[in-house]
Amino acid sequence: MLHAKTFATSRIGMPIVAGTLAIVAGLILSLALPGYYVFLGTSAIVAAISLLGLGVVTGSAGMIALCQLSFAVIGAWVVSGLNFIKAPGDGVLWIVVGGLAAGVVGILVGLPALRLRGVNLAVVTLGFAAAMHLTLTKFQFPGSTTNVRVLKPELFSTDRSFFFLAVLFLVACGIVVYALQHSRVGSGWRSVAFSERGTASAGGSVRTTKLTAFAVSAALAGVSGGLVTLQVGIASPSTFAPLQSLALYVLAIVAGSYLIEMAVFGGILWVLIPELLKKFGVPQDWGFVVFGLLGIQALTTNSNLGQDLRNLWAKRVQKRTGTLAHGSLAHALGHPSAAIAPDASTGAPLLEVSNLSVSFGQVKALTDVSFTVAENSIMGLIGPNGAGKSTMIDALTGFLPQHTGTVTLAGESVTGQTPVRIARLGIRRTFQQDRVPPSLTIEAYVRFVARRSVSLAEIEQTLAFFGCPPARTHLRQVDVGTRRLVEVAAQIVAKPRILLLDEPAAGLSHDEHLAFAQRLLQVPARFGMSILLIEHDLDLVRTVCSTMTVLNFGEVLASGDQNDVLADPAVLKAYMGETEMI
Ligand SMILES: Nc1ncnc2c1ncn2[C@@H]1O[C@H](COP(=O)(O)OP(=O)(O)OP(=O)(O)O)[C@@H](O)[C@H]1O
Repeated sequence: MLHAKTFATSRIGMPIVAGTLAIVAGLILSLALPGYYVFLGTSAIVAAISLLGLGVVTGSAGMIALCQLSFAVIGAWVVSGLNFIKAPGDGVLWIVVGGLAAGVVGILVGLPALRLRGVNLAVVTLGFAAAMHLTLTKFQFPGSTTNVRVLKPELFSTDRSFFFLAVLFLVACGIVVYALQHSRVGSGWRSVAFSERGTASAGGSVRTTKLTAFAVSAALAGVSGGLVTLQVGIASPSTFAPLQSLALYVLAIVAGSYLIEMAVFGGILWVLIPELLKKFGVPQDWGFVVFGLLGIQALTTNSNLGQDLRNLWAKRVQKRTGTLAHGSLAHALGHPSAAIAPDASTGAPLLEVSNLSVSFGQVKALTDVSFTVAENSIMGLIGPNGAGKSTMIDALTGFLPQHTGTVTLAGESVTGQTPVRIARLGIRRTFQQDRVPPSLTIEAYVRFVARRSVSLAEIEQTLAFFGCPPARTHLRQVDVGTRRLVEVAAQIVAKPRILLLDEPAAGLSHDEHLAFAQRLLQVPARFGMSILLIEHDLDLVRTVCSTMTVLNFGEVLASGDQNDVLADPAVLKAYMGETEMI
């Protein structure tokens, strides 16, 4: 409990301390810097806020958005317009309104971009940036053609005080981003960046997650657009050219601007590189070449400065503390809770599959498959490679909407529902491939998957039950086999009605297999759920599963009690024929 409190306090305390320090430093700098550097400093802060937004959409949510400054245009346009019509309030309020307006436009741009990924998304967003620039060049900003100057707020009317205002905005934006990144929303961004399927199977809407990232990113760009307009007094289309958006994107990648301090560092580079070029008599446009080279370096090494520094730091800490981010499941065998599991099954049918068929073109992956999983029981779904086991899990969890046949959960039909809906109705799954986002801590991942308010103590207990590392461990530091265990533990914390496990023990040692079997046996009674287990290790299946369904070439060979199934001549002949496992 004390641990939970300290953790929560540090999460709130850290940004408050950092924010206060930044404000104090901002105040000192606003008084001490020479005049020209005050102007440059404000420009760096404006860029840092935009980079912070790019960090959300690109760094956290993994989408390529090359139109950041087009969202900044919205903020600049709103501020210019409100100034032009002499709207109530002053620049501070207008910047906020501009940010909100840009957020709305971010959602509108994000909507068509939802189905796009990678290069296609890059092309669309760059196209948007070009279209926006053309429109702007034609129509200009309100009042800019008649030289109506945008007035700074009275309280921040000098360059120095305006610098301080920019610092305040940066701190506010940083705190909002920090809070979001450490909430379920932020975990969703990272999850969607790593695996959309993994996100959907945790009940997280991929659509909403991507749109929130677009909205937050655009809103931050809008704030920076408003700030720069007040800073220079008149907005110009050249400030927001598509090439600038590209360069900013590259800088976000290079610096790793999803890390708040690196967004600030990126902002400094944004003004420093052109200034240095100017100093050495090199045309400032060469700055784009420098950014391009840095970008190639970052993309080829698939890393960024911020993350490299953090990894270095984590390695040093690991060396010092000797922390091993590997589970200790085999060790946990001796734990008292590893006793023989009570039979918790009521015998009532929970998951009923009737005549389910799936075809991929000419390939019939499943043909008229029917079986029932009872409440609080464990059924094994076995069969040779290519028998259709994973296809069955995909169909049951909504990832293959083309299937025929019906699926009911506790008497309610779930046939034809989306993966997100099915997950929320209580059918959860794990994957054969690693779908656990390495950029999260175990705690953040479990909370995201759980989709309910859950205490740290409960998370730690479930993790310990499966021999996983502590909740605060970073998933990046955890090996693949243990990540699978974390995935299982997280789905169990979500309390589904039934959990479908697709080869969860792959990557574990023999001892760990045995320990895992012991743990799984306890699950129905301890957590009140059923399990459908796909596993090639027949020892594990025999230990754990009271009932079995055997698939072969997409058809059911036998289904029912373990003993009956394993004694079935069809199973012996077709599936286990030459092995002597029975
Ligand atoms: N997306 C797809 N497109 C075409 N064929 C597919 C697709 N997915 C699966 N199949 C085919 O469907 C059949 C069943 O595959 P599935 O992966 O479900 O088998 P499995 O029993 O899970 O095998 P394994 O034990 O190797 O994981 C195989 O013939 C496979 O080649």
